[in-house]
Amino acid sequence: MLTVRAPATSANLGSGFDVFGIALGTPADVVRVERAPKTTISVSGAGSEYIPEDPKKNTVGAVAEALDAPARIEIDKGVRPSSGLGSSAASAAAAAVALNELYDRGLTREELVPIAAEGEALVSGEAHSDNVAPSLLGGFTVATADGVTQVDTQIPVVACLPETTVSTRDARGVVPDSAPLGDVVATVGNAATLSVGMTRNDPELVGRGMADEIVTPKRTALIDGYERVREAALKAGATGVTVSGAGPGVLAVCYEADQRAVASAMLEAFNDVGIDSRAYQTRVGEGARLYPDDA
Ligand SMILES: Nc1ncnc2c1ncn2[C@@H]1O[C@H](COP(=O)(O)OP(=O)(O)OP(=O)(O)O)[C@@H](O)[C@H]1O
Ligand SMILES: N[C@@H](CCO)C(=O)O
Repeated sequence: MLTVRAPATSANLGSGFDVFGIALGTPADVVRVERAPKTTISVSGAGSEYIPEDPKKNTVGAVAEALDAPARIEIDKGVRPSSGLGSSAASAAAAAVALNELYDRGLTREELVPIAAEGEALVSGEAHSDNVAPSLLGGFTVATADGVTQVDTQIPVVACLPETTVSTRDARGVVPDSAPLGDVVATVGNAATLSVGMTRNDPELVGRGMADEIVTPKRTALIDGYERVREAALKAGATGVTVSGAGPGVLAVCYEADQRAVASAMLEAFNDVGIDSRAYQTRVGEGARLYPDDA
């Protein structure tokens, strides 16, 4: 069997809706595949009871179909679904790498991005690539209609995951159809600042560039305790805080020295509003990794 570990991701980063994404060091999904006459899927691990095993409903089924690569597929979920940490994308990215290898399709990681995004179309209604791109390529990614640009970076982050869920499909429903030019200009400036910060490994610039007045304020209303958690993280030293993906995960960027305090502050703030949560203290990390020798 071939084994692939693909990381959780955080998309949007505030100012880069449907464009920016980062790979997280932890958590991750692990997918194992072997050739079979038709695709079957089994799921275990975090939140597996909420994930369909029907290939027509699971993101890895869409990937197997897009690659014309039927297989017996085992998914071990490290990334809880409906988290904002790219759960559906992690499985899709892992399956894309594994099946590409299993059937010797010879596609590059960049070429696998639109294939893995077929899984996102299945669960959220649109084939946005901002989660699958960093899960496949690692680092910070800029996914546009013309392709993906990737930068390796090691910015420290805290991804705090409350025990509530928000479906990406629902969170896309509150995104406005248009925005005032002033807000668009400000967001372009922030997105540019963030990109420069990623290339310089500079948490201050990245944090400042996460500000967004167009999409994020609509989404924070769907996350109980968000404002309290954001304020607590900033007070503890975070350089920027935003909704992770479609939520309810909350992403904070910080210097390494402040990481533990930021994580504690976020956990405590969720706890203050009666919500249990879990904080991943990690960094922007590597993309999907193939372990070909699994016996
Ligand atoms: N392999 C899979 N892993 C996780 N969720 C899956 C998978 N296949 C299908 N799903 C479905 O996708 C939905 C979760 O995806 P969703 O995009 O809402 O969450 P997410 O990937 O954690 O968040 P985000 O994209 O905001 O980071 C659930 O309804 C789940 O049942
Ligand atoms: N860009 C996507 C990421 C979540 O899947 C969104 O925010 O809806």
